[in-house]
Amino acid sequence: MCRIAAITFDLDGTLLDSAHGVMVALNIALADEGLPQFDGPTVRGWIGDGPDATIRQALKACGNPAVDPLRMRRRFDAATLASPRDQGRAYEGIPELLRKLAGRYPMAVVTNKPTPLARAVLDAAGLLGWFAAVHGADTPEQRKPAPWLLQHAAARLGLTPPSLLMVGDGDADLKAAAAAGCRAAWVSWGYGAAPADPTVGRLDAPLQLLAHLQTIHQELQGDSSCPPEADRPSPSSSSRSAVATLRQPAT
Ligand SMILES: O=C(O)COP(=O)(O)O
Repeated sequence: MCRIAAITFDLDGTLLDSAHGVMVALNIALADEGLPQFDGPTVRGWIGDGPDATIRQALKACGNPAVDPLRMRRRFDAATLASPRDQGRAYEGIPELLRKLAGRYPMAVVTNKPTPLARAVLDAAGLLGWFAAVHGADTPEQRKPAPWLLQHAAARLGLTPPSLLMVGDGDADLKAAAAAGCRAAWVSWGYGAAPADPTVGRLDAPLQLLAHLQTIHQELQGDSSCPPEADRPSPSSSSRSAVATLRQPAT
């Protein structure tokens, strides 16, 4: 395995506690169709595979009424974009973690939320400026657990997937990392269940990522299976300038 050269973060349940915002947007879409509302704990269990999957789960729980899921999705998106500030706030410790990592690692977001929604909620939460790129699932094939978003994130940074560390709370995050050949760390403060695989790193608080990175680097010292720096792709000039021009959010 290679040294970690960049970090990718899942969004919902990892950077942002967004369950309440997703519940509100979903309930607006359901109300428009004359369908019942769902509470926070129920909706929380439907987050992680993107809004189409959340809507599908809600419709299933309503007994699969004959409504147009695309119309519901448009309503869901409009409700999210109308009040992105209400869509969730950063978990405690996340802004401090990002501040400490900035300048040491390029960072990107890899989420099953579509990109416009992801950018809007990250911006409203004051986090967008820390990231070199936001990779949202804009088509069903891109969705985690497919490796596409991680492969794309690595390419945008001029890296290969084995030099990424994917940090996420869900099964889809860990499976996408495995499919792309990235390392993964699971966060326990989000919406997903603990992974069965004991080799996946576990973080119980955001700042634990710093010690986790140090452990990985220590383990790699003397690992000859990793090619020397000069043989590895270096970040492309476009990704370097993307990182260099990141604005520092006023937190
Ligand atoms: O389900 C969603 O909307 C997005 O989920 P993710 O940010 O955990 O990938």
